[in-house]
Amino acid sequence: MAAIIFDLDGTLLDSAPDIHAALNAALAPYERSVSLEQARGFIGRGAPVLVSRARAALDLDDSLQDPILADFLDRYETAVALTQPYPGALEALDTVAARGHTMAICTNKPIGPARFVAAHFGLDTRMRAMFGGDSLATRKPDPEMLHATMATLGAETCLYVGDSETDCETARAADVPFVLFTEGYRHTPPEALPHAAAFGDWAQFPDLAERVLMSG
Ligand SMILES: O=C(O)COP(=O)(O)O
Ligand SMILES: [Mg+2]
Repeated sequence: MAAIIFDLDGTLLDSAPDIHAALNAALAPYERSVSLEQARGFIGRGAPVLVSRARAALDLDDSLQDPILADFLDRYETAVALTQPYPGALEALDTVAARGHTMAICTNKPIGPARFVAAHFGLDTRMRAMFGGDSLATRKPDPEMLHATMATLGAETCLYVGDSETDCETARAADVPFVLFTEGYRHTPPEALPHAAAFGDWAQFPDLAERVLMSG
Protein backbone atom coordinates (compact mmCIF):
# COMPACT_ATOMS: atom_id res chain seq x y z
CA MET A 1 0.00 0.00 0.00
CA ALA A 2 1.32 3.41 -0.95
CA ALA A 3 -0.01 6.93 -1.15
CA ILE A 4 -0.41 8.46 -4.57
CA ILE A 5 -1.17 12.18 -4.62
CA PHE A 6 -2.49 13.92 -7.72
CA ASP A 7 -2.57 17.44 -9.07
CA LEU A 8 -5.98 18.36 -10.53
CA ASP A 9 -6.00 20.96 -13.35
CA GLY A 10 -4.08 19.72 -16.39
CA THR A 11 -3.50 16.31 -14.76
CA LEU A 12 -6.81 14.59 -13.96
CA LEU A 13 -9.05 17.26 -15.51
CA ASP A 14 -8.78 19.37 -18.63
CA SER A 15 -10.36 22.38 -16.94
CA ALA A 16 -8.71 25.18 -18.94
CA PRO A 17 -11.86 25.88 -21.03
CA ASP A 18 -13.91 26.59 -17.86
CA ILE A 19 -11.10 28.68 -16.34
CA HIS A 20 -10.83 30.58 -19.64
CA ALA A 21 -14.58 31.27 -19.74
CA ALA A 22 -14.73 32.46 -16.10
CA LEU A 23 -11.66 34.65 -16.60
CA ASN A 24 -13.04 36.29 -19.72
CA ALA A 25 -16.40 36.92 -18.03
CA ALA A 26 -14.53 38.69 -15.19
CA LEU A 27 -12.50 40.71 -17.73
CA ALA A 28 -15.53 41.67 -19.84
CA PRO A 29 -16.41 44.85 -17.83
CA TYR A 30 -12.95 46.17 -18.83
CA GLU A 31 -13.52 45.20 -22.49
CA ARG A 32 -10.60 42.77 -22.47
CA SER A 33 -10.26 39.06 -23.11
CA VAL A 34 -7.57 36.39 -23.42
CA SER A 35 -7.33 33.39 -25.74
CA LEU A 36 -7.72 29.81 -24.48
CA GLU A 37 -4.01 29.34 -25.17
CA GLN A 38 -3.12 32.34 -23.01
CA ALA A 39 -5.43 31.23 -20.18
CA ARG A 40 -3.89 27.74 -20.24
CA GLY A 41 -0.47 29.35 -19.83
CA PHE A 42 -1.60 31.32 -16.76
CA ILE A 43 -2.74 28.20 -14.83
CA GLY A 44 -0.56 26.51 -12.21
CA ARG A 45 0.11 28.88 -9.32
CA GLY A 46 -3.44 29.42 -8.12
CA ALA A 47 -6.23 31.91 -8.83
CA PRO A 48 -4.56 35.16 -7.61
CA VAL A 49 -1.54 34.49 -9.86
CA LEU A 50 -3.82 33.54 -12.79
CA VAL A 51 -5.55 36.93 -12.53
CA SER A 52 -2.32 38.89 -12.12
CA ARG A 53 -0.80 37.11 -15.14
CA ALA A 54 -3.89 38.02 -17.19
CA ARG A 55 -3.71 41.65 -16.03
CA ALA A 56 -0.02 41.81 -16.95
CA ALA A 57 -0.74 40.45 -20.45
CA LEU A 58 -3.56 42.98 -20.92
CA ASP A 59 -1.87 45.94 -19.22
CA LEU A 60 -4.61 46.27 -16.61
CA ASP A 61 -3.85 48.23 -13.46
CA ASP A 62 -2.95 46.61 -10.09
CA SER A 63 -5.99 48.29 -8.54
CA LEU A 64 -8.19 45.93 -10.63
CA GLN A 65 -6.68 42.76 -9.10
CA ASP A 66 -9.18 42.44 -6.25
CA PRO A 67 -12.39 43.15 -8.19
CA ILE A 68 -11.38 40.89 -11.11
CA LEU A 69 -10.30 38.11 -8.72
CA ALA A 70 -13.54 38.33 -6.72
CA ASP A 71 -15.67 38.15 -9.88
CA PHE A 72 -13.54 35.31 -11.28
CA LEU A 73 -13.78 33.28 -8.05
CA ASP A 74 -17.53 33.75 -7.96
CA ARG A 75 -17.91 32.31 -11.47
CA TYR A 76 -15.23 29.65 -10.90
CA GLU A 77 -16.97 28.12 -7.86
CA THR A 78 -19.32 25.92 -9.91
CA ALA A 79 -17.62 26.00 -13.34
CA VAL A 80 -17.81 22.44 -14.70
CA ALA A 81 -19.70 22.63 -18.00
CA LEU A 82 -16.59 22.85 -20.21
CA THR A 83 -14.35 20.56 -18.12
CA GLN A 84 -13.53 16.94 -18.98
CA PRO A 85 -11.46 14.28 -17.24
CA TYR A 86 -8.51 13.29 -19.45
CA PRO A 87 -9.33 10.08 -21.36
CA GLY A 88 -8.82 7.03 -19.15
CA ALA A 89 -8.02 9.03 -15.99
CA LEU A 90 -11.00 7.85 -13.90
CA GLU A 91 -10.50 4.23 -14.97
CA ALA A 92 -6.82 4.47 -14.03
CA LEU A 93 -7.76 5.75 -10.56
CA ASP A 94 -10.07 2.75 -10.11
CA THR A 95 -7.27 0.36 -11.08
CA VAL A 96 -4.89 2.08 -8.63
CA ALA A 97 -7.52 1.89 -5.86
CA ALA A 98 -8.18 -1.80 -6.60
CA ARG A 99 -4.46 -2.42 -6.09
CA GLY A 100 -4.88 -1.06 -2.57
CA HIS A 101 -3.28 2.36 -2.85
CA THR A 102 -4.56 5.43 -1.04
CA MET A 103 -5.16 8.52 -3.15
CA ALA A 104 -5.46 12.25 -2.51
CA ILE A 105 -5.52 15.54 -4.43
CA CYS A 106 -3.12 18.44 -3.92
CA THR A 107 -4.15 21.33 -6.19
CA ASN A 108 -3.55 25.06 -6.35
CA LYS A 109 -7.19 25.43 -7.45
CA PRO A 110 -9.17 27.02 -4.58
CA ILE A 111 -10.78 24.30 -2.46
CA GLY A 112 -14.36 25.46 -3.23
CA PRO A 113 -14.22 24.90 -7.01
CA ALA A 114 -11.91 21.89 -6.47
CA ARG A 115 -14.52 20.16 -4.29
CA PHE A 116 -17.35 21.10 -6.64
CA VAL A 117 -15.68 19.78 -9.79
CA ALA A 118 -14.38 16.69 -7.94
CA ALA A 119 -17.92 15.84 -6.81
CA HIS A 120 -19.26 16.48 -10.32
CA PHE A 121 -16.94 13.86 -11.81
CA GLY A 122 -17.08 11.44 -8.85
CA LEU A 123 -13.46 12.11 -7.95
CA ASP A 124 -14.31 12.96 -4.35
CA THR A 125 -15.33 9.41 -3.41
CA ARG A 126 -12.09 8.08 -4.89
CA MET A 127 -9.91 10.37 -2.75
CA ARG A 128 -9.06 10.12 0.96
CA ALA A 129 -8.06 13.81 1.19
CA MET A 130 -8.09 16.98 -0.83
CA PHE A 131 -6.09 20.18 -0.29
CA GLY A 132 -6.64 23.31 -2.39
CA GLY A 133 -4.69 26.49 -3.07
CA ASP A 134 -6.39 28.31 -0.20
CA SER A 135 -6.51 25.40 2.30
CA LEU A 136 -3.25 26.41 3.98
CA ALA A 137 -1.28 29.63 4.46
CA THR A 138 0.96 28.67 1.51
CA ARG A 139 0.41 26.88 -1.79
CA LYS A 140 2.55 24.89 -4.24
CA PRO A 141 5.51 25.04 -4.92
CA ASP A 142 5.82 25.28 -1.12
CA PRO A 143 6.01 21.61 -0.05
CA GLU A 144 3.69 22.22 2.91
CA MET A 145 0.59 21.09 1.01
CA LEU A 146 2.19 17.74 0.18
CA HIS A 147 3.40 17.36 3.77
CA ALA A 148 -0.08 18.11 5.12
CA THR A 149 -1.67 15.64 2.68
CA MET A 150 0.79 12.91 3.65
CA ALA A 151 0.15 13.59 7.35
CA THR A 152 -3.62 13.29 6.76
CA LEU A 153 -3.11 9.96 4.96
CA GLY A 154 -0.62 8.75 7.59
CA ALA A 155 1.85 8.18 4.74
CA GLU A 156 5.61 8.36 5.18
CA THR A 157 6.18 8.75 1.49
CA CYS A 158 4.16 9.12 -1.70
CA LEU A 159 4.28 9.62 -5.44
CA TYR A 160 3.24 13.04 -6.68
CA VAL A 161 1.62 13.11 -10.10
CA GLY A 162 1.31 16.45 -11.90
CA ASP A 163 1.57 18.31 -15.18
CA SER A 164 3.53 21.47 -14.49
CA GLU A 165 6.74 23.18 -13.47
CA THR A 166 5.03 24.01 -10.16
CA ASP A 167 4.29 20.33 -9.46
CA CYS A 168 7.84 19.29 -10.28
CA GLU A 169 9.23 21.96 -7.95
CA THR A 170 6.79 20.96 -5.20
CA ALA A 171 7.76 17.28 -5.37
CA ARG A 172 11.42 18.17 -5.32
CA ALA A 173 10.95 20.49 -2.32
CA ALA A 174 9.05 17.72 -0.48
CA ASP A 175 11.64 15.12 -1.55
CA VAL A 176 9.11 12.73 -3.09
CA PRO A 177 9.24 11.09 -6.56
CA PHE A 178 7.53 13.11 -9.31
CA VAL A 179 5.53 11.50 -12.12
CA LEU A 180 4.87 13.85 -15.04
CA PHE A 181 1.65 13.80 -17.10
CA THR A 182 2.82 15.26 -20.41
CA GLU A 183 -0.56 16.36 -21.88
CA GLY A 184 -1.34 19.17 -19.41
CA TYR A 185 -0.39 22.84 -19.11
CA ARG A 186 3.42 22.71 -19.06
CA HIS A 187 5.53 25.52 -20.55
CA THR A 188 8.84 23.69 -20.81
CA PRO A 189 9.82 20.38 -22.48
CA PRO A 190 9.53 17.22 -20.30
CA GLU A 191 13.35 16.87 -20.26
CA ALA A 192 13.56 20.20 -18.41
CA LEU A 193 11.45 18.85 -15.53
CA PRO A 194 13.23 16.18 -13.46
CA HIS A 195 10.86 13.20 -13.10
CA ALA A 196 10.91 9.60 -11.95
CA ALA A 197 8.59 8.70 -14.85
CA ALA A 198 6.43 10.40 -17.48
CA PHE A 199 3.26 9.36 -19.30
CA GLY A 200 0.86 10.86 -21.83
CA ASP A 201 -1.85 8.19 -21.72
CA TRP A 202 -3.68 7.43 -18.46
CA ALA A 203 -3.98 3.76 -19.48
CA GLN A 204 -0.23 3.51 -18.87
CA PHE A 205 -0.38 5.06 -15.41
CA PRO A 206 -1.25 2.15 -13.06
CA ASP A 207 1.66 -0.07 -14.17
CA LEU A 208 4.03 2.86 -14.38
CA ALA A 209 3.14 3.89 -10.81
CA GLU A 210 3.84 0.31 -9.61
CA ARG A 211 7.27 0.40 -11.25
CA VAL A 212 8.18 3.75 -9.65
CA LEU A 213 6.92 2.57 -6.24
CA MET A 214 8.97 -0.62 -6.51
CA SER A 215 12.13 1.18 -7.52
CA GLY A 216 11.78 3.70 -4.65
O1 LIG B 1 -5.42 26.53 -10.19
C1 LIG B 1 -4.24 26.48 -10.60
O2 LIG B 1 -3.54 27.47 -10.87
C2 LIG B 1 -3.60 25.15 -10.84
O3 LIG B 1 -4.31 24.05 -10.39
P1 LIG B 1 -3.50 22.67 -10.26
O4 LIG B 1 -2.57 22.88 -9.09
O5 LIG B 1 -4.57 21.66 -10.02
O6 LIG B 1 -2.78 22.47 -11.56
MG1 LIG C 1 -1.81 21.26 -12.88
